[in-house]
Amino acid sequence: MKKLMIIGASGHGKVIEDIARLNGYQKITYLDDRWEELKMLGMNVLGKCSAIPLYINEYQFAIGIGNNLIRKKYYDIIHEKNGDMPILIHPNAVVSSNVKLEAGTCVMANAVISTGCEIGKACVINTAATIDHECKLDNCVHISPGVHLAGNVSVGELSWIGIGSCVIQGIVIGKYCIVGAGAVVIRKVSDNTNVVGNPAQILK
Ligand SMILES: CC(=O)SCCNC(=O)CCNC(=O)[C@H](O)C(C)(C)COP(=O)(O)OP(=O)(O)OC[C@H]1O[C@@H](n2cnc3c(N)ncnc32)[C@H](O)[C@@H]1OP(=O)(O)O
Repeated sequence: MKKLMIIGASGHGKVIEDIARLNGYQKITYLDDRWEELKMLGMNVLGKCSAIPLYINEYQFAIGIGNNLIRKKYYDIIHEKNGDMPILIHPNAVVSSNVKLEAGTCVMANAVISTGCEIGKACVINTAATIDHECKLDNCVHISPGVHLAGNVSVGELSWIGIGSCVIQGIVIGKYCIVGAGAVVIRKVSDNTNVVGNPAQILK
């Protein structure tokens, strides 16, 4: 039986549960630091996130947390204990056959990932985002719903590309960046920089 433990039982975790069911997982449970409250509400939460080691051999793991830094924290804990983090892809996503995806990455419904892309570990490619040819995403990147990355865009680790934004071809977005909702990125974004607007400008 395919068994999945989802870390984090909020909205993002529930979306992952849906995808896991569509991928044939029969037993899906959660760990969440608010476990007592969530259990009272009827959710199948077995304990706090600190209980990960208890389940490391019995379950595969997915991290249902949109925040990049917190997702990375749990990725590192599970990885260090040799836990298994599958790549989860919604059956209605379109992923080219030569895309490279790494452990713990989740691709939501109606996302499109085009030929030659390389997507790192524990990334989120959220609902209806499109990532065109030969983009490179480093670890723990979150591409929010409805984002469009044109061809040959690269995104550094732990960067968050906000809902509905778009990035023209060949742009480099550094590490630890935030691209605000609806932004249109037409120039390089340096590490540790937040940008918003059309054309995207540095948020001071
Ligand atoms: C399934 C899911 O739910 S996935 C989640 C999807 N969610 C997102 O993508 C959210 C992306 N987040 C944003 O766009 C946020 O507004 C951020 C991160 C860019 C900025 O957030 P904060 O740091 O809290 O900024 P704050 O709200 O204080 O705004 C600061 C200034 O920037 C402006 N600003 C903030 N966001 C934007 C934006 N997206 N576009 C243009 N201007 C913006 C504000 O109007 C404000 O301007 P002012 O100082 O002239 O009043």
